[in-house]
Amino acid sequence: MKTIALVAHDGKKAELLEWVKVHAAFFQDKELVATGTTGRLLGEVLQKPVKCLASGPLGGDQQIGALIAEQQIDWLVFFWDPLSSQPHDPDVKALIRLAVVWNIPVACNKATADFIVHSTLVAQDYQRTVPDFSAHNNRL
Ligand SMILES: O=C(CO)COP(=O)(O)O
Repeated sequence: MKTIALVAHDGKKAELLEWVKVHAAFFQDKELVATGTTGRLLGEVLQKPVKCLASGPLGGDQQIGALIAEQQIDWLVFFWDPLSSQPHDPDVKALIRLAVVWNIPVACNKATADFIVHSTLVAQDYQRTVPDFSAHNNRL
């Protein structure tokens, strides 16, 4: 079963919840993991269990990053807010960085999230890429 991590900053939570409602059927057979507040709200909207980690500013972004590094996450939906500053900005950047390092699909806005939901690749057993650090190691 696919595991999807969902995260939204406060200024983007309403947008994420609206988007998730539109795609509620898509999420029914997926395992969902989320940062604390986002996860509680998602559980209420979707009426299904969501694994809630710590709230973002208290380490939730880092927990999701760790799950990505453990290859437990197939797709990240992260509606971060480009119009407000976050006290845990380094964690936000680290989470996005790990999604890129591990080559998982990451949607930071509705348009990209729509593309992923409608992609035929979603139904396939999408192969995550294990990062190749050989070039980096050669420089040491
Ligand atoms: O801050 C967040 C992501 O960086 C989100 O955390 P919450 O879901 O707990 O609001």
